[in-house]
Amino acid sequence: MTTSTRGAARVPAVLVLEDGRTFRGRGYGAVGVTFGEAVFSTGMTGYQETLTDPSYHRQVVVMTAPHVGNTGVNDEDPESKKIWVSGYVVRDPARVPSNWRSRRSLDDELRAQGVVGISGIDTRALTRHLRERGAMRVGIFSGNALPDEGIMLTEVREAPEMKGANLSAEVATKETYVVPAIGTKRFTVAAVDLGIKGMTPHRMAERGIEVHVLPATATAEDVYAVNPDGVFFSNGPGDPATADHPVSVMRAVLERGTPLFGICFGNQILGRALGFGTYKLKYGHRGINQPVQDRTTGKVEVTAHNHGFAVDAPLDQVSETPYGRAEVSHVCLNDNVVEGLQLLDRPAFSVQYHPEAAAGPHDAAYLFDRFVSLMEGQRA
Ligand SMILES: NC(=O)CC[C@H](N)C(=O)O
Repeated sequence: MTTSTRGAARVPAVLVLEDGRTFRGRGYGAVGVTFGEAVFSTGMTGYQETLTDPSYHRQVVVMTAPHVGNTGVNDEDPESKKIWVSGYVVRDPARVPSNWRSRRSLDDELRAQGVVGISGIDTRALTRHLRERGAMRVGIFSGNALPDEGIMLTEVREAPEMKGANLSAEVATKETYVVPAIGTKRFTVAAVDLGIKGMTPHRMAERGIEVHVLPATATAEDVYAVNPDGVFFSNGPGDPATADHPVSVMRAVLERGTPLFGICFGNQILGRALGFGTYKLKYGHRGINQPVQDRTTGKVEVTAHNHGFAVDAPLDQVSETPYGRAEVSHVCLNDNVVEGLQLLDRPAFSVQYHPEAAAGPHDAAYLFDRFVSLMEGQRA
């Protein structure tokens, strides 16, 4: 335990939910005040990947795994340049991290990046509360002089909601960059960055794809300027109902019939481009143990999820869309939420979950091969 860890842990902290429920604990990470949407993740490993996933921008993540930080923080696993969660909630932080790759403690890393957290609370009770009442706004306040509960509650209720939030531009690259193919280059892909995780271009590069990562504001002209064999739309934070610009770019791609693949936010954008609606789930899917069925093969995959919204498409019928027939290709076996879409008359598909998942599971990595097959098909 470092001196600073003891310092943060000595400070009292309180978590205040917008419905008035409070949890008192100790500080963790940076000392201060933060707000966001309270969500829970059931992953027992991969906390670095969770923290650095830009899709978590403006969310306060509650870890259901009781002991967090055991393997410290390394320099290899981040999915982006910084921690994006707006707050972090753990029950029992590791006192002494231990792993051959560990460079520093999670507590030190959170503090260095100014991320306010809370520890020592009953995360099981908090998770059950969120599961029953739904994801909601939350504040974490830490320090020796905390305001009255009434004042804290007012501040939580003044924080912005996730519904209606348009956040991609806040997290995406401002400049285009290129991730080179590993080995022989076979294809060029234009990847629209709505909050992309580093592992996604890597999984494509492993398959001989040179990936041009474009800002969220990229136009269809920008996409076609790289002369792509395929176009990719990434994961990202916020409410897909606000993503009008990427929806219009995707429609241009569908119109031209270029092979298209979308992950998570990208799946929601494909849903909208086809004319389906999106809606907010009560408490979302977050973790690395979600069962999904690929309805084309019947195979069940264990998959990584991080989504609070979903596509509203009919499960048991083929839909007629402006781009031909479309169907729900994947479904979550816990709650029948749409987890994937595919077009039957054009080379386009998407999934709501994370086939790139670095912390595992890797059951869904075949989807990158499916994207490669679409691009091969276009050449043949
Ligand atoms: N990981 C993602 O791309 C999340 C998509 C969207 N922000 C949601 O919460 O559903």
